Amino acid sequence: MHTEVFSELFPLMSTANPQTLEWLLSIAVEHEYPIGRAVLMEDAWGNALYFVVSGWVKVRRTVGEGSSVALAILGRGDFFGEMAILDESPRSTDVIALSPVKLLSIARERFIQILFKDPQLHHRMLQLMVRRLRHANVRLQMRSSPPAVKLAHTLVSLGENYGNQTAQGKEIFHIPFKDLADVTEIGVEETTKIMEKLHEKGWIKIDTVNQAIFLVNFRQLMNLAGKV
Ligand SMILES: Nc1ncnc2c1ncn2[C@@H]1O[C@@H]2COP(=O)(O)O[C@H]2[C@H]1O
Repeated sequence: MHTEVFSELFPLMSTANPQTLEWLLSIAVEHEYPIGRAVLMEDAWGNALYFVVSGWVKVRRTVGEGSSVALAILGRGDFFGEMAILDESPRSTDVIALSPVKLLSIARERFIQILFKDPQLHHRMLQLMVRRLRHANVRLQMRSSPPAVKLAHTLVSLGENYGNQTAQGKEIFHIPFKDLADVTEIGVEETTKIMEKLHEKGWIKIDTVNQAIFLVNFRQLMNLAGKV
């Protein structure tokens, strides 16, 4: 990967200086995981930061015996694994491949070393971590919203963060309804029902052949999510 691609693809790298980019790329390790594989395990000790080059992962935390909640879906351009390397504690959650994924990892000591050398990178990382905290707060606030509003909010966030603009609307990966339900904190049946309704209204198009969801009427979805 070229340094320009590295800084364009990853918001975390957008303000890093050229030497930082070059050095990080020279030490980055490539990984590929098949669908369903755990990339990180909650409570395990971790010593690397990961970047998502392609595909999707689910951030999942155990709650009580045998059940879990999905906290986020991360995709191309995101990073994860910063928490354990910054506070030197075990991994806070599982991270599971929702599709085949390609990742880059940077060893903890190397990354910490560069944070001290590149204040722009340091600041950018803080900004992105604050953004995650804001999202977590919005999720808490959304808890009391009707299921359709919550689901529209999830779809709009995925579209804003990862959507490819196409003639048919914003295209996102066909996330299994179970995972969509999980991350929205509503039931699978309810999710299926609402997705079908949105499909009937023509606001979304579900393309199972190409594993894609098209957010055809993004404006209406934003309206429903209370974002405009
Ligand atoms: N609420 C969240 N939203 C997005 N990513 C998260 C959230 N909670 C944990 N993560 C990521 O999941 C990772 C699991 O390993 P770490 O605790 O090292 O670092 C964690 C974060 O990068």
